[in-house]
Amino acid sequence: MKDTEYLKVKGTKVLANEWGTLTQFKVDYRRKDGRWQEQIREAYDRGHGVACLLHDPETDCVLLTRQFRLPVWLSGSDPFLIEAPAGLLEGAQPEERMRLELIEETGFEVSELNHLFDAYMSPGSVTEYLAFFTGTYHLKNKVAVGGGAEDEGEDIEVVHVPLRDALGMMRSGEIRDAKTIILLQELALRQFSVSKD
Ligand SMILES: Nc1nc2c(ncn2[C@@H]2O[C@H](COP(=O)(O)OP(=O)(O)O[C@H]3O[C@H](CO)[C@@H](O)[C@H](O)[C@@H]3O)[C@@H](O)[C@H]2O)c(=O)[nH]1
Ligand SMILES: [Mg+2]
Repeated sequence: MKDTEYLKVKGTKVLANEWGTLTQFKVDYRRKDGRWQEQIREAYDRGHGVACLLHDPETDCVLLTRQFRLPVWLSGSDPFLIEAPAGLLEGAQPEERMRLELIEETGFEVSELNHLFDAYMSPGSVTEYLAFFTGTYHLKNKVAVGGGAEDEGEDIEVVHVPLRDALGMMRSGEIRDAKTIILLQELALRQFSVSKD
């Protein structure tokens, strides 16, 4: 954390250091007009992550998961969130991590994954970015039971949803996870551009 021409870190205070680290920063930030302003900001660091949407070209289904999310429950929405398979990097390379996560959460093993882009999901408070992937799957690619690691508290239901239905669920609010919406839109855009060619 080196000072720059636009930021001087004057102090840090670790507020929580358990599964992730929540740190409070006291900084001087140089505004566009050149004036320095003191700011207090908190940042939550729990590493970076990966997410992937698999599509079956034969059935036109996407492979999604449903699992309980405590923060969603706290905010008052249906806490059984429908999401694209995802996980934290935990020191691994993104593609390698994604393959393992797909097997662990869904039981499906894929041969090829396409890396799309990396994106910050909550840049005002969380240091994490996600590496986004897409790929294809077929029912015969199932190699494990899936469901997640029970000893880590994971209790994941796997759902195969027709792409058209998933896009409808996104608009109705039944799918309200940002990484999943980004990936569904990517797939829809791709199909739209293919159908235009
Ligand atoms: N102690 C503790 N453990 C946690 C906590 N949150 C998660 N864990 C443990 O860490 C595991 C993380 O599982 P992953 O599959 O690697 O991550 P994820 O929770 O699915 O996270 C993915 O989705 C998030 C939400 O969209 C993303 O933010 C994240 O980057 C990743 O893509 C969980 O099963 C659980 O055991 C927490 O707050 N405290
Ligand atoms: Mg996960």
